[in-house]
Amino acid sequence: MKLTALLEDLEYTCCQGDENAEVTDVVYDSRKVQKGSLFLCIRGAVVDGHTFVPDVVKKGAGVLVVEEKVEAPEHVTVILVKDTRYAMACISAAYFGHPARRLKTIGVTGTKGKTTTTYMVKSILENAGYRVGLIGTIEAIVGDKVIPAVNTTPESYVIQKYFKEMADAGCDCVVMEVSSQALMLHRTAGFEFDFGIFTNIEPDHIGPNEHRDFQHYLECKSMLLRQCKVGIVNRDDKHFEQIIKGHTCALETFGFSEKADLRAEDAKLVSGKGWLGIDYQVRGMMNFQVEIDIPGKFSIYNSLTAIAICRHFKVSEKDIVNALRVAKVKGRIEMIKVSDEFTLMIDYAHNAMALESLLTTLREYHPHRLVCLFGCGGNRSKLRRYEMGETSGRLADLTIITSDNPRYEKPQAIIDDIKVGISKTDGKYIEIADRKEAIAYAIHHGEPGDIIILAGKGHEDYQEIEGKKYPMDERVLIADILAGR
Ligand SMILES: CC(=O)N[C@H]1[C@@H](OP(=O)(O)OP(=O)(O)OC[C@H]2O[C@@H](n3ccc(=O)[nH]c3=O)[C@H](O)[C@@H]2O)O[C@H](CO)[C@@H](O)[C@@H]1O[C@H](C)C(=O)N[C@@H](C)C(=O)N[C@H](CCC(=O)O)C(=O)O
Ligand SMILES: Nc1ncnc2c1ncn2[C@@H]1O[C@H](COP(=O)(O)OP(=O)(O)OP(=O)(O)O)[C@@H](O)[C@H]1O
Repeated sequence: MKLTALLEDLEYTCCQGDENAEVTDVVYDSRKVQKGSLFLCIRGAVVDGHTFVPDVVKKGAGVLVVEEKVEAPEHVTVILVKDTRYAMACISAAYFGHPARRLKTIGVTGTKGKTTTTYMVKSILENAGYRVGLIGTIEAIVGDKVIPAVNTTPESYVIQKYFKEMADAGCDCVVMEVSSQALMLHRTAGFEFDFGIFTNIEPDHIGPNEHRDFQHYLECKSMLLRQCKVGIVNRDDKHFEQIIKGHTCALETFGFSEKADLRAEDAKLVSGKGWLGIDYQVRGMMNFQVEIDIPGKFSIYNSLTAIAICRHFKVSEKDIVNALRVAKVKGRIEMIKVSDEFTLMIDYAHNAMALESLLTTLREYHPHRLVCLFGCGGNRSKLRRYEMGETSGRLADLTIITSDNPRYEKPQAIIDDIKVGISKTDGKYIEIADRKEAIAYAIHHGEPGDIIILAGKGHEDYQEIEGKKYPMDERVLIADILAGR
């Protein structure tokens, strides 16, 4: 491919060499460079890609894309740009033939609800006959292929590669999670989303290598509304005005607010034998009733968001209702039927904020007891242990403290830290270090009307102990327990 074709959407200076050079492939990891590669020098959190220039030149790289002048032999073309991450997005889009132009692209950002919403959208659109690709925290679904995820939003090169594979596999659209990191690091540059969704925002991801403060986090997330044609935003979010500041897209809103274009009204929390759900009326741009077997007020927001998106795909009200009735998201308030007497669910809540929102919403169902089982990861901040302990102690009637990826730490040491948090409350607790035994205890001691939450693992299917990942899927553990194994 000609270099000029790859640079068509970029401002750059050609410092040396030939702008018409032939490029064999586009690479941002020196270990993958071959003869004729275009190598992008990315300044990372760990290492500066510019330091690999001598190495990649030796391997035969023909073009270097850089943010600062570098020493290179005359036959190597050097392209200077302001930001190599942004350049990577544009070059990758051109390299893969602008695959986003062959797809309807839906990007979902927000502190909470991204994963849940993307799966709901996929479920509704597929039920209506669309072929849908997905990119998110759990996995990427590219045609028939499922690829486990490393990041919520992969590097721009990977996004463009997945888009091409999706379009080639006959997908009509892609729904993807867009993290604030991704927006900040231009992973989703190089194309314009057809729809940009903003679920909500609360302080999160603030710290080294993430965002310096809440304002920065909000500004990065809001960038999505300058990278999409239609923005769909939560009208109830208390930061609404700041979120939409500077948007360049057409705007639609959803929420409970009378000002929202698509509204939820007459919301009810409903429950039956061993299950919980929600029921509400959609009003405004559409009018119909929704019933979903996924609990919690936030499920109203997530489903309303999904409806607001799918409205643009001309999905009938009947198809939306039917798809939502059966929608399930792995490890996101996923109910597992073990009894007619009480409700058991698996949820990914693995920090105090998520646990607080989960337990608060489940309290609204007035359970006989709210039982919360969780552990905390080893070799990670102890703060989370104290905070989760305190949250569960305050909001659950019984906490079962157990293990969750102890890594190199002793499970009991982590449990002791969690107890420090719980002891600030008068919450009751028991400790059972072995997670399977802890789950068995929860099931065997379930009382009528209880809601039991297995928190923290969600979709994960392993337990990390002393540097090794051991298979451990809570669905399998539950089946084994029920079968007496
Ligand atoms: C801070 C950050 O964004 N890190 C990501 C990034 O690493 P980095 O750019 O810092 O890479 P680096 O290791 O310093 O290397 C710099 C450059 O040198 C290259 N290199 C490196 C070594 C070498 O021998 N040769 C070489 O050429 C690298 O390929 C890279 O291009 O590029 C890596 C590969 O593309 C990512 O896996 C990695 O994400 C890590 C795993 C991560 O956890 N990132 C977090 C902050 C993140 O992105 N989180 C968000 C938010 C989640 C949420 O909202 O819930 C997400 O989207 O996942
Ligand atoms: N709209 C929402 N508002 C508040 N909490 C939510 C919402 N949706 C889901 N949750 C809670 O947060 C947890 C994470 O939800 P989800 O994975 O959909 O969000 P996410 O934005 O992808 O988050 P993360 O980036 O942490 O994976 C759920 O298991 C649930 O407990």
